[in-house]
Parts: sequence; C-alpha cells; structure tokens
Amino acid sequence: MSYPHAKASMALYTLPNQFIVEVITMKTFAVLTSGGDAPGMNAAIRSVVRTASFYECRILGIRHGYQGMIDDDVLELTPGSVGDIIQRGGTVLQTARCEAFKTPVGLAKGIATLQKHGIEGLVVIGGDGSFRGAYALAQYGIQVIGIPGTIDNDIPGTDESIGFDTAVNTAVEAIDRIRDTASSHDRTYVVEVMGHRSGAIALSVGMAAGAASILIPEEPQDPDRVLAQLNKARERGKKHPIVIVAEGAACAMDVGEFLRNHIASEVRVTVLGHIQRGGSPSARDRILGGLYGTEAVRLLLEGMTNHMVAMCGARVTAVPFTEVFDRQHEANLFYHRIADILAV
Ligand SMILES: Nc1ncnc2c1ncn2[C@@H]1O[C@H](COP(=O)(O)OP(=O)(O)OP(=O)(O)O)[C@@H](O)[C@H]1O
Ligand SMILES: O=P(O)(O)OC[C@H]1O[C@](O)(CO)[C@@H](O)[C@@H]1O
Ligand SMILES: [Mg+2]
Repeated sequence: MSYPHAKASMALYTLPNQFIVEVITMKTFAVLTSGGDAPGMNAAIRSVVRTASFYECRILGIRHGYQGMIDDDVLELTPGSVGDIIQRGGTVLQTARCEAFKTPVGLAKGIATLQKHGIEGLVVIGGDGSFRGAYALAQYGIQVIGIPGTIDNDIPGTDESIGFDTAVNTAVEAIDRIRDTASSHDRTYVVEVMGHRSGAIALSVGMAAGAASILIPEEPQDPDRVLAQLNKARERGKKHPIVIVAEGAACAMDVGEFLRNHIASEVRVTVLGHIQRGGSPSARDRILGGLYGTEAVRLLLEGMTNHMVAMCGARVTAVPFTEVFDRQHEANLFYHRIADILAV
C-alpha cells in the first residue's frame, strides 16, 4: 500500500546560484489523551508515535487533553521517547476533563495552538465525549481520528475500548479477595463497580466473579428480583452471595441498606472506585493500543477524518463520528441472562 501523503509536498526550488535543492515537507500530526485515563492508553500513544515515525511524519504530543491544547502544552515525540511505557497504566501525556474546550473561546485557542505548530492531523484517544471535541475541531478543517480509550466500554460502534479488559480483571481480582472474607463470615456483599451510565463493566465482572445478582442502568431496577435471587441462592446453600451494582444503576450503599432490612445475613458494601482505572494494562489492552494506533495513523495518511477506529468482530475498522453520536450504547443483555442462570 502506498501513502501519498507521507511526504506531503516535495518541491523543487531554483536558487539564485542555480543550485537545485529538494525541499521535503513532512506531515505533522499530534496525539492527545482525554477524559478518564484508561490502562492501555500508553500502548496506543506508543503505537501512534512509532507508526507516524515509520511513515516519516513528525509527531507531537499534547499534554492534559484539550486543556493542554488551550494552554499550548505541546512536546515533540520520538520513537525513543515512548520506550518503556507499554506496560504502564495511566497516560504519560496525562489527561483532563476540560469544560473550557466546549466554549467557542476555548475551541479557538485550541485551534490556534494546532496552527502554531503546523499540526494537520490529530489522534484523540478517549471516550465519546472526547470525540465530540475532535468533531468540533474537524469543523475547522483539522483532520481528526479517534481511538476508543475508556474503561466504560460505552462507545457505540466498537466492541472494545482500551482499558475495559484491564478494569474488568482488576475488579474481578478485588472481588475474589472479597469472596474470601465473605465466605469466612457468611456475609452478603454488595460491590459497586464503575461504568458511568453503562452496565458493561458490571455485566462482565458479574459473569466472571459468579455474582448472585447484577444491577445495570440499562434495565429497570427491581429490588424484588434481587431479593428473589438471593433467597434462591440461599435455598441451595449459598451463604455468601455477591451482588454487583453498576454505579449508573444505583448507589451500592442504598442497595446494602435495603438488603439489611430484608435478609437475615449480615451485609457489607464495597465501592471499588478508581482502583479500576489504574494498574498495568492487560495483554488485550496493549494489543488493542497497538492495533488502534497503527490504524489511526494509516487513516490520517489516507486523508480520512471524523472517524473512530473500532473493533468489529475480530476486525479493525473505522466508524464515522456521526454514527457514534447518533447511536445509543447497548448493554450485552445476553450476558445478564447467562449470569442469572449460572447464579442458581
Ligand atoms: N461537545 C463537546 N465539545 C467540545 N469538547 C467536548 C465536548 N464534549 C466533551 N468534550 C471534551 O472531551 C472531554 C472528555 O469528555 P468526557 O468527560 O465525556 O470523557 P470521555 O472522553 O467520554 O471519557 P470517559 O467517559 O472514559 O471519562 C471533556 O472534558 C471536554 O474537554
Ligand atoms: O475520574 P472521575 O472524574 O471521578 O470520573 C469517574 C468516571 O470516569 C470513569 O471512570 C470513566 O473514565 C467512569 O466509569 C466514572 O463514572
Ligand atoms: Mg464517556
């Protein structure tokens, strides 16, 4: 495959002394991470930088997401500068939630920074919110490609986002520990997991941790259903059931209080919180970072804009931002049914 834009413009200049000089203008791209950090973002940064470098493009990093774009917090990245980061959690470029970027003034400042550095194409690693920022930039002629990077796995159009697999594994490991103390005391545990308005983490964690009941925001909250599931589990001898609550579905403390008033066993509540966002990325998230980063640069070189790279089945593909924004995230309700069957 050829990349016509890799060496963007090649001009022949005739100097006064009649020497012919070849002037090569490299494409300049930039990469940033935005929204909540997610394990595997560093693998994606590494992939973007090394792929851009492979195609002889200049690549800059913007620190602190859109805040750094407003503040002109930009640095040059090289293949060597992204060494030894593939295994690290968080994001070496750091990230931010930047309200100012949603305003015309903030956006104008961001565009001025891109123009100042001659940035023609931008890779945004983040969630659907971050892609809205990228879309706003594209309206002003900046070429933008998004890489799904959020533990929530709530972006319509892609099966997987970077960070989800690690977050699920982290939560399952924590719940395995909770299970030890739960079984020692014959206690019921309510565990709250992250996910913003999505039940994706809760469903995968619930399946993998053998939860007795799972509450997700995509389905109506039915306390009687939870009670019935716990009673059924107890009838067949289960003395330490675990209830998984997605943060978008209910407050785990409230669920715990409700259960205390309705079941005989002692109830404890654990909110796993931000430990789900940290830690070394799983092999899957590193691989996703590698695949997505390479594809994002390839799309920029082909002149594509306003698209998110995505995993569809086992294939890396590209989805227009408009499709991402128009569609609703759908929970994998099949997981829920299976988890319910396996709980009793
Ligand atoms: N409509 C918008 N216009 C411009 N920028 C936006 C818009 N929506 C979001 N952004 C920018 O993207 C940032 C990140 O968005 P958001 O907080 O929704 O996180 P996200 O990318 O969805 O990731 P996560 O959900 O994993 O935290 C916002 O703080 C803001 O800077
Ligand atoms: O880091 P913050 O701003 O507390 O945001 C927490 C939110 O971010 C996420 O962790 C996603 O990045 C959500 O699951 C959660 O609702
Ligand atoms: Mg989001």
